Amino acid sequence: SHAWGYAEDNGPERWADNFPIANGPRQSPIDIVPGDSSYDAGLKKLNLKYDPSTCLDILNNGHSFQVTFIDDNDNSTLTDGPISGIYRLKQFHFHWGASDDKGSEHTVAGTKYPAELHLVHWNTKYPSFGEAASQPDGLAVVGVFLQIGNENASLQKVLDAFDTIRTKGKQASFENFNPATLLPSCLDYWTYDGSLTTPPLLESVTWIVCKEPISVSSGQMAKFRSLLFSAEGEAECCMVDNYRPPQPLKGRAVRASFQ
Ligand SMILES: NS(=O)(=O)c1c(F)cccc1F
Ligand SMILES: [Zn+2]
Repeated sequence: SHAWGYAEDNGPERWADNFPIANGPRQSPIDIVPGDSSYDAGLKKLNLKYDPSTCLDILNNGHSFQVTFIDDNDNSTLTDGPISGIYRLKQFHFHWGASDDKGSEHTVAGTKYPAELHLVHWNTKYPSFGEAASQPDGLAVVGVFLQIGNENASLQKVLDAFDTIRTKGKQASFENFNPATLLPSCLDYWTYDGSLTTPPLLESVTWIVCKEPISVSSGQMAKFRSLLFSAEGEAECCMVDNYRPPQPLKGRAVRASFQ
């Protein structure tokens, strides 16, 4: 089977073996060069409306951990911004490093952040997330950088659930969490056409990367690193460096919602 991961023998440099789209024209993440982005006055403000009662559970999927939402109604949605129509929140997850000097997927003029949050939404013009994920306008992912600073109380609620999902495949109920509490105060963003940053690397994502990071303390980053890639009973392998490096821009435009 594919068994992709982030190690030397199954990591990002090997993904093209089983997923040739890895070398496609609209791959993610990218290095965002603010000076090369173009301000687009036609871009709307992001409209994120999340209902905490749609929060369902938290899962260690062996690549990251994700908090999954009930998406059979329009209670938690993304509208406006660079997209048209209604996109429903499906899940959020993170990518992070083994140390505070790396971990984000997108970079800003070469700067790496210690972690990056992804809020994954799918276009309701399609019947399901799975269907949408194979369409060029199927998904919209909001990316938020984490930078070392004050402890983040909202994030701590998520980290407090880690003891229940330490190993691959573990899932626990996680309810009444409002992901809006993880957003920065300023929602200025860059946007470009890209892909999933993990296999199957589908080129179906409108990326929306917030300019302003949120805070995370060094101790909280250590908690991220207490999760395991490995399943219970397997040799323990710390879940760290689960990020894909920036990919070639291949002529794509990066637009800014701000001047
Ligand atoms: N990293 S990412 O946000 O592109 C992403 C998705 F959108 C969907 C599934 C997995 C995943 F990793
Ligand atoms: Zn991601």
